[in-house]
Amino acid sequence: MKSGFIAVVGRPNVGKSTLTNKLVNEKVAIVSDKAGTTRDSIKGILNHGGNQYIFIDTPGIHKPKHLLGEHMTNVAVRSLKEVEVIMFVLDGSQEISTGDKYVMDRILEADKTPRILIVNKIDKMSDEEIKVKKAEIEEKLGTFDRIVELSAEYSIGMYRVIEAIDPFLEEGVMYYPEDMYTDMPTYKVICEIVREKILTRTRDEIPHSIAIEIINVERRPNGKDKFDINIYVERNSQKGIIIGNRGEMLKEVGTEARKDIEELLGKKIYLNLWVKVKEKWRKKKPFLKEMGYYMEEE
Ligand SMILES: Nc1nc2c(ncn2[C@@H]2O[C@H](COP(=O)(O)OP(=O)(O)OP(=O)(O)O)[C@@H](O)[C@H]2O)c(=O)[nH]1
Repeated sequence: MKSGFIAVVGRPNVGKSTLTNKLVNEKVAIVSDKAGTTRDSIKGILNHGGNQYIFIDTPGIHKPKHLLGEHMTNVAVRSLKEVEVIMFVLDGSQEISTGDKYVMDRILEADKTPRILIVNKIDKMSDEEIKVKKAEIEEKLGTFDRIVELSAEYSIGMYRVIEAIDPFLEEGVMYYPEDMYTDMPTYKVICEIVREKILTRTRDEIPHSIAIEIINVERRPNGKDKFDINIYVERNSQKGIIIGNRGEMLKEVGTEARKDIEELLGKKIYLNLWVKVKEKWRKKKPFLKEMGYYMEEE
């Protein structure tokens, strides 16, 4: 068998998580239309044709404005050094930008690792535009071992990704058991479910200002387990928005999140959500550490 680790990198919002989920056929990473949705590296595991492909979905690489952003970019850049193949994802419907060049420079630092360029979102492009884009890529960014155009959202051209990776995988071992499709611990998946429900309902700074923490789980062998979860925001005004008019928004978030968590755990639960203000938490090392958004070497 062949196996290997494949980093999925690119600017924020280009569709890295959508692509990873589609490749693995499971929802391993939350997706939203807000840049900066993914904050940590997440492994999505695919067993196919006797091979094991371990995709590492990473946070969008960007010029950081605070410690959290620094951590996110560090996580992505670090992953480049730990893989057999790098997949650089672009939003084909947008101009190639200095942000993309910044990502390319980081990839070039990984030296000889094979690189595949993914032109995503071709559902928004004409055939002519795709042709022009592919020519422009090598001119503006440099050379790639393969260029693959696809639409992750609409599952167009997904098989080409596997075809492009296969020549670069080496004989190896099965790193993960066959029934495992992510390495994310359940408590983290639960937090991400809650975060996703808020991201889809908010805009501007709020999606970036949210952190989620499970503060208590009460196990009840003869009844429903009770989960208490904190939603941290940076300002009082944000707290008001998340709670909503007469608590409407928090209620909606709670109902939707509870349903997804129940499906994940295969049992009914009670879910209590609490909104707390932690001023400027994205710039505070101890809090970031507590939330798992900071590593010792950073
Ligand atoms: N039209 C179109 N939209 C897509 C496609 N793939 C992803 N999207 C949308 O693009 C947005 C961003 O997708 P994500 O998968 O969260 O992007 P990401 O690169 O992981 O984003 P970050 O976590 O910010 O780095 C979402 O609204 C997706 O639905 C595609 O093939 N076509």
